[in-house]
Amino acid sequence: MSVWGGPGGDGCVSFRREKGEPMGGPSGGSGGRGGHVILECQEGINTLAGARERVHVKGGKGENGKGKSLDGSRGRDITVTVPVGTVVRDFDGNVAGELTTKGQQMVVSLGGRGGRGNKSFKTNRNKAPKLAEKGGEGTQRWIFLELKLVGDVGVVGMPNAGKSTLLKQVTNANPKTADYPFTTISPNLGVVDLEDGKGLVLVDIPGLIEGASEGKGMGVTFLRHVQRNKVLLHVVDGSAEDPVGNFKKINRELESYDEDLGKKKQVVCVNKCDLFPDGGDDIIEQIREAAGHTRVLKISALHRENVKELMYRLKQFADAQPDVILDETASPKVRFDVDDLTADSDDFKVSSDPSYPGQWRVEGKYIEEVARMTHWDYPEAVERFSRVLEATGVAGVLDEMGAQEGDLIMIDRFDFDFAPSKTNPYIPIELLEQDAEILAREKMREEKELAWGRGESMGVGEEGEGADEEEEEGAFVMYYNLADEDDAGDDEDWEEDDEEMKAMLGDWSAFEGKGEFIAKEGDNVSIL
Ligand SMILES: Nc1nc2c(ncn2[C@@H]2O[C@H](COP(=O)(O)OP(=O)(O)OP(=O)(O)O)[C@@H](O)[C@H]2O)c(=O)[nH]1
Ligand SMILES: [Mg+2]
Repeated sequence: MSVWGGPGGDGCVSFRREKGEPMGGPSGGSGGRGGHVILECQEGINTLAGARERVHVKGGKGENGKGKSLDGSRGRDITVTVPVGTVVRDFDGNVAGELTTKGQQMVVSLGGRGGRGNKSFKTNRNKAPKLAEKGGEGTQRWIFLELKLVGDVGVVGMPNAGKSTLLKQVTNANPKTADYPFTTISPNLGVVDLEDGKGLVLVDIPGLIEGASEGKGMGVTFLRHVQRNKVLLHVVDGSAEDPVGNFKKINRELESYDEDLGKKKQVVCVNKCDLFPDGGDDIIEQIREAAGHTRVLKISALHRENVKELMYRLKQFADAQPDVILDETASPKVRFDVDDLTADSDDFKVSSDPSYPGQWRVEGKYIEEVARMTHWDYPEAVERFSRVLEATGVAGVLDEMGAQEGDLIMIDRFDFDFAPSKTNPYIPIELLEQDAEILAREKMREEKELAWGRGESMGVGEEGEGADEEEEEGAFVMYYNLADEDDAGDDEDWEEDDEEMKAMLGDWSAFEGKGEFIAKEGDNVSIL
């Protein structure tokens, strides 16, 4: 299933303009976060069929930020319901986790972060920032869902031993049974209703043969279903040529598939005793010896002989065993709920291919995400990006590795001309700290939002921003929002002041298109 977090809304650049207060501060709100894709565990579903119908699942887009310090609302989260026992893996098969209880959720793809509006970029040095970020892209990935049936008892044994017959006799399930091997081709789940109330859940899987753990027969693909069971019920066909040998073979297969599975406690039943009414004691004895325990019972599944007795004992024994937590799912290898911007900013790699001199590729989650969120139409944003390159050390490393002015630098899908750090007019050290602070604040806001319910517009404003803010001297007035002009264009008196404003700001027509920002030859562009 391809899951795709919704894109975050763009941040907005606007400045407060009110009657009698022409010199307002920056008031561009931040874009809302894109919607997540979430898996939710629900009881009453037994297959992944519902989830499998959906190949592409995409979260909603976050709303763009607006003027008047209005933040955009969050994009809609999309929830996909899955059955209890769903294991989630990434494309490479690494486990991300398992959903085991009703209502449990797992975020499998994060929506993109909302771009910050210009009010977020206000610093003492720059009280009228003319930049905003684009919304981040949601993460897109393929995930694989796999169902591990959750039962108390896993039924194992050779093909044709009578496993499904037993399940049919004692539970509400009605699996196919027949006198040939591999009658069962997919796992069956049945509940045994015992008089004392709580049922016992049996999982019947296709029969195993020698070499099953290496892929022979068809049982091995189903062994994962019984890994979680507390107890195994090992069904041996007592009428077979070599019941004890079969018993040992199956145990060897279990062991070589998974060590823990080999060690799992078993109850053994020697089936088809109607075919050897007076015999079988020596088989029982030998199996007890081979197994090293005495939980071995003679039954006839077909004639329900000793079957009730077996179920009671099984239940008692299973109840006494602890729940099984699989190692694999207890310590997931991958996490899907981690944001690129929370990645370590120092973690990047610069590489070059000798056959393409003068070209450099910079890879790193953090720097790539910053590049994607940079609004290249705003010169201040471009400048800021070059400062991020300095602050993260990328520019330094490029310099050390011998990158020359004018070399091509590639980050994600963006290309830049390299302008060595020395020529950069200033390197604000506090830049990353400031970023970290803003991110921490956003994280708090997000947590609050999650706690209050998903997908709602919270309209949370920045502290200290808003109408009661002091007027700032030197800040100039303009309203301009590339991302979402209509939304925020309701500030008063704008029309009349239009010409005046343009005169004040100079020629800003270069910013007006929504297309790419293209630097001309001779432009003063750092790094870009
Ligand atoms: N006589 C006798 N036959 C039995 C007994 N239990 C099962 N059988 C027969 O054995 C055959 C195989 O039974 P199944 O329940 O399909 O065996 P299975 O272990 O589920 O086999 P696979 O699904 O192929 O692994 C059927 O023909 C059953 O009727 C029993 O107690 N006595
Ligand atoms: Mg069967």
